[in-house]
Amino acid sequence: MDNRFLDAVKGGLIVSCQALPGEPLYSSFIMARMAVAAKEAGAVGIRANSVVDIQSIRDYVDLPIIGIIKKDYPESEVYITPTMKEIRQVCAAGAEVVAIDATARIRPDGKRLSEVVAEVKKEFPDVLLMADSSTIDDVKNAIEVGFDIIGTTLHGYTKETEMMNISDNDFEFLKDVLAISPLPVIAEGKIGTPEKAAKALALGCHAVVVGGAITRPKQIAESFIEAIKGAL
Ligand SMILES: CC(=O)N[C@H](C=O)[C@@H](O)[C@H](O)[C@H](O)COP(=O)(O)O
Repeated sequence: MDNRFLDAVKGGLIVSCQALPGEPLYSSFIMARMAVAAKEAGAVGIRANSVVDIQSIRDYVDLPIIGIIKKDYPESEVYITPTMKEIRQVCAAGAEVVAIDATARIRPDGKRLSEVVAEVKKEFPDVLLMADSSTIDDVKNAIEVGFDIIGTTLHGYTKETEMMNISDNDFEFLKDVLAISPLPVIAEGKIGTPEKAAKALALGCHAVVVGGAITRPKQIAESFIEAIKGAL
């Protein structure tokens, strides 16, 4: 396994620079400038969605990239790099890591996660595979089928976990993940404050990914609006 990515991001902040069609900042140029801001602040990596965003970010910053392609398929809830088609595109775009949905949900092509991982490992032996997990069972399975990195990306973002937050019960989920994982764990998903990011690292995570709290100004503004409602 190529450890350059892991060495480069150890103990640091990876900033997810993403905006989908329909979001106010939907623009590869803006995502690239977000990445510049992240780098100037001291971030050690970028997480990005789509080939054009990955390419655009590459033009502006030299940080390692966790690449994904979000794609909706009918009759499947899996949308983060769901099939080999998107995985090939992310690899061709030059991302050091490709992150894929590692939940037990039915994949659009009906493949098992183990088959997907085996195919990726054969075709792209130098690319690291990150398991975007939502539950402890996802993590256990991801370890078994041969992922390189565990991510908590989907915890709080699936039907099964939608009311949950990574910091619930003093980071119980994250502690459980760290206790069973021989693989590096990257904390990601609803890390909304610097304190939560610091805590995730203090608990032993290899790195931490923060998205919306840094790069989604509409989400940030909404949190202010929510907090001031009824203040007077
Ligand atoms: C669930 C999902 O689709 N997560 C996506 C995965 O790449 C992104 O939209 C998130 O922004 C990213 O994971 C960082 O998480 P948060 O924005 O919560 O800090």
